[in-house]
Amino acid sequence: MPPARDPAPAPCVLATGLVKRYGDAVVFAGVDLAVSPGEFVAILGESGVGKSTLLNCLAGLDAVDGGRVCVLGQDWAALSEPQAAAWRRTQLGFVFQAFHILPHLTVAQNVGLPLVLLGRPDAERVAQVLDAVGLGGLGERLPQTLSGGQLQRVAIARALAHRPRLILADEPTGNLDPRTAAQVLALLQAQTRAHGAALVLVTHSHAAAEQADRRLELTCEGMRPL
Ligand SMILES: Nc1ncnc2c1ncn2[C@@H]1O[C@H](COP(=O)(O)OP(=O)(O)OP(=O)(O)O)[C@@H](O)[C@H]1O
Repeated sequence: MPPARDPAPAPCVLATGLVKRYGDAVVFAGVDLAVSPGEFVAILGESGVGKSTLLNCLAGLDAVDGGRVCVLGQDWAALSEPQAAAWRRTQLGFVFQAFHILPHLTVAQNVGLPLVLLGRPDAERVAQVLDAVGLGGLGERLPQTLSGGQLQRVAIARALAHRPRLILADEPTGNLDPRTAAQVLALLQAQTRAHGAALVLVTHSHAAAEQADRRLELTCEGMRPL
C-alpha cells in the first residue's frame, strides 16, 4: 500500500469572495486568496485599486462587505473586537505603509511592544531583530532622530519580533535603497521559511515581487495570477 500522504497544511490566510465598498463605490469584488505556511506571495496592482484596503481586510482591521477571511482557520467575523485584537496580537505581524511608530517610545520599546502586549517581554529578541534589520545599537534612540528608511526597518523589526504566523507588509521597501531593500526582503523571507509563516507583500516594486513564490495582480474585478 502506498504511504499515506500528509494532508495539505491549512492556509495561514484564506479569503473567499471578498467585496469591499466605500459608500456606493466598489473598491474590489470577487477576491479570493489562499496563502500556505512558508509561502511568500506578492500582490501588485495599480495605485488606488485597493491593495492597502485588502491587507486591512485580511488583518481584520477593516470589515468586508461580502465574503470571508480566515486567519489560521479563524474567521474574523466570528470574533468579538477584543477576541479579534487578541488573535491579531498573537498571529499577525503588520508592516504599515505609514509605519505607525509610536513617537514617545524608544526604537527598542517600539520593536518590543508586541512581546510586551503578549506578556512576554524579551530584550534579547528585540536586540536580535534590530541587528537583523541593521539597526543594532540604535535601540535607545527616539524615532524622531531616525531617517525614513531607518523608521521603515523599525516597523519591520516590530512586525517580526513575536515570530507571527502571518506577515502582512504594505510597501515595506518603499523608502529603502536597493541594497537595504534586498536585505530587508531577505529577512522577511527568512522569517517566513524558518517559522512556516506566510508573507503577503503589497508592492509596486517588480524587483521585490520577483523574490516571491507567487505574484498576483489585484484588479477591480478580482485577483489574477501574473
Ligand atoms: N476610508 C476610506 N474612505 C473612502 N475611500 C477610501 C478609504 N480608504 C481608501 N479609500 C479609497 O479606496 C481605494 C483603494 O485605496 P487603497 O489605499 O487601498 O489603494 P492602493 O491600491 O493601496 O493604492 P496605492 O498603491 O496608491 O497605495 C482608493 O480609491 C481610495 O481613495
